[in-house]
Amino acid sequence: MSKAPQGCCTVSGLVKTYRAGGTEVRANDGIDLDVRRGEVFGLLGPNGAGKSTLVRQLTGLLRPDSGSIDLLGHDVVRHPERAARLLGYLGQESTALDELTVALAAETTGRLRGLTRAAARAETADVIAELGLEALAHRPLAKLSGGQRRLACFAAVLIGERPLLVLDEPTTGMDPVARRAVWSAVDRRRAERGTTVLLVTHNVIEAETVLDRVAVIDAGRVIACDTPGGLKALVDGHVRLDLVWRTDAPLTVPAVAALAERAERTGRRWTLRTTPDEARELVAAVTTGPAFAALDDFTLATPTLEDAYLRLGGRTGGLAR
Ligand SMILES: Nc1ncnc2c1ncn2[C@@H]1O[C@H](COP(=O)(O)OP(=O)(O)OP(=O)(O)O)[C@@H](O)[C@H]1O
Repeated sequence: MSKAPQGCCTVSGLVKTYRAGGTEVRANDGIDLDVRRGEVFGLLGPNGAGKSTLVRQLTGLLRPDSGSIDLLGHDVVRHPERAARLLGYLGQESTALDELTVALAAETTGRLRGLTRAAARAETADVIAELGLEALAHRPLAKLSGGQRRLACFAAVLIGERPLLVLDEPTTGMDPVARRAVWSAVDRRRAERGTTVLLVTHNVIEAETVLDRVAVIDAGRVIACDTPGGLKALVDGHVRLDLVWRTDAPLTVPAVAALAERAERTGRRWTLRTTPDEARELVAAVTTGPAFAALDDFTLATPTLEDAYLRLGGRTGGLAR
């Protein structure tokens, strides 16, 4: 018996250039990716890296200049209309179903995906209960808060059980309860049906928590692709020290003045990436005398994907914590 193919999505040499008002932006500059069936695969990168451009091509909504995309054995560059049968897509832009209620938007999506009315209704009821959306089910999407609308759109994406879910920053604007509902729904589908998830994010903490593998995208290229642990191994042996000053940093203290040049500053927060030995010395220096009096808070942490991203040459501040 032949073995089932393990690949879900293979992208090779994908190039997409936008031309607007006499300028050209090469948003995807030769992207290669291999997403396996049943994995939660992330695209991580700063604003403008080319993540949405990539996923819009996977979904058949945008045509590449060159390169190929294979989704579960289908060439979606040649047959973009097939993508809708293979994947559920939660994009960044608002939906055409905005005037409908949450329940009707989900049910309509089910009908568009070929479900009978009874099946669409039954799935809608299940998904609404699963995501805790009962109280909002009969309110129009356009009248919901940003986070509520996002969760309602996610509910619609789940209807019709597509083998691949493409989620472009699905949890933007959601509170922790809604975020947990999203990740539980993703986990359940993966465990029960082997659903593959392609997730666009620039939140490193979320990425570390939910992803099996991650491709780091920068300026239209994949600059690294590995497990979160594999990427963090790039910065093994380093720690991050965050110092938060009550007001201005006490630059009259020599130990603090010596750090001023090296620290990455965000308001009253100074971030230093260093070795554990030096971090211990720095903590000792700032937890005594006038430096300590000026200190509001400090944390010493092991590296995150953000540190790995910076080591790979990414831009400071490009990713969210
Ligand atoms: N329709 C368009 N016309 C012209 N340029 C575009 C268009 N859409 C995107 N771009 C440009 O292409 C580049 C990649 O944009 P894209 O939206 O793919 O980035 P992204 O990684 O998804 O960013 P974000 O995290 O902000 O969503 C950016 O420089 C952007 O300005």
